[in-house]
Amino acid sequence: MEILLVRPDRHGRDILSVARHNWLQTKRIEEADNLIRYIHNECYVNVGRTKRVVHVRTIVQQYSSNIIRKIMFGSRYFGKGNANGGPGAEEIEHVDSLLTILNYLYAFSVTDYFPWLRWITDFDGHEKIMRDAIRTARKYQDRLVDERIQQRKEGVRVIEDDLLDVFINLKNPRLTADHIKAQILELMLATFDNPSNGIEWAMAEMINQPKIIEKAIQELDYVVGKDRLVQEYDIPNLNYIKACVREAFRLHPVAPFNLPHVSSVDTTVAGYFIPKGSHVLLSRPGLGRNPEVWDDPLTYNPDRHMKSDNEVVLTDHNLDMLSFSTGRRGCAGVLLGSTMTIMLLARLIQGFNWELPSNELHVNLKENLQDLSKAKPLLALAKPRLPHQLYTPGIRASNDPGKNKCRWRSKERKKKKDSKERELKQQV
Ligand code: HEM
Repeated sequence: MEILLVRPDRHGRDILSVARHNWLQTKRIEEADNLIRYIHNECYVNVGRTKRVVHVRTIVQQYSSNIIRKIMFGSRYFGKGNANGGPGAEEIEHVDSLLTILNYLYAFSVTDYFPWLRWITDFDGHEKIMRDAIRTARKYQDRLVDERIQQRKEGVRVIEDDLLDVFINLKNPRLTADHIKAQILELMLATFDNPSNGIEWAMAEMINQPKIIEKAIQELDYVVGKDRLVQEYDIPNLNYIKACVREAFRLHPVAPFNLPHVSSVDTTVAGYFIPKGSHVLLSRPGLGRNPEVWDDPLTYNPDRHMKSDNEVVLTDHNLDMLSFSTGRRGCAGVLLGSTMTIMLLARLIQGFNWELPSNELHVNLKENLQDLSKAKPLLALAKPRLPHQLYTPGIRASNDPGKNKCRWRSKERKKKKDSKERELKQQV
């Protein structure tokens, strides 16, 4: 991370700058469009649209991994993909390997504390599992890095169109192929679990409390309406949607502890002396569910974040909850992480009515005690709630401000094309 995430406070450049974030917007939107198109296709049976049971976990995980693959490599798919917008076999294997790596990254391993045991045996078997999973993920990713480096060397590719191009072009510091591959794997992991885990939980909690869904829909209908899709420029006006995401991060963090840190000096925090060299682990539920800070901490209640007139944000630098953490080692992808997570929930809620499958009375909110994910993947009935044409790529409603941009661009393109044709005719 150190080399790649050259933040202003370190190496003076920032791979995840606001300018780059804006530059990558089209790719993110393509994935947000793909998300609802895919669910919509699932709901389309014979000639009509109907309610269909959706495996929410798969959908949110694929959305998160699609986004990072798209902004990193320019494509959602490693292979041929899937005509209906869903994952192909390669993407399923890739996501499975990321999940395994993340599980074991956070797992307690005896050899982390007694490293000499590694010379005797892979004590708890974690090392082999990790190596296998990393090999699988890299089997797909590394090939693309090698190919791209070659294309740029040969001059076959000169444009900068995705983050891989940016990495290869970095000059200070210049990255080797091995560095790029390692950094890409870390970014894949960093982007993947928080948005998907947070939104699966948010959906589960919201389906159990339909009033919360109603309120979220009201906000979306008021801010966006029903004849265009919610876009990233709507985010500042979607405080309730953001409160729903923030509440999911508070109550359902992605793992029991933050990534381990080591204290570099003797220090005292809240009256506790922490000697230099200590492993410091922050308990995420300990913070987010602390009854001294939060009223009724185990209840999912987005309104608790709506108290002031301020815009709701997902960060919490006071560490009353741990979403992106804070300080020098805090999350380097706050803007991308916030944008993709908010858009995920906003699109799901705007695009579909959600209910429980008929054989269930309420969503079972039991958590997996190891990683705090939902113990059982969320299954829910989705029914499209917007006009049919909005789910189809390329067709946008007449009052979508984005559409005028496209129209303006296509007019410009047509003008250029016409004048080129005129020139050609004159030459003939
Ligand atoms: C909702 C989404 C996300 C959440 C909630 C989140 C949260 C976090 C947290 C809690 C940490 C650990 C901070 C610490 O140890 O103190 C972290 C680290 C990090 N995150 Fe994120 N993250 C998200 C998305 C992303 C994305 C999209 C990226 C980049 C593409 C990213 C890149 C990183 C990096 C590079 C670090 C390590 C920073 C360092 O150690 O210097 N994260 N994130």
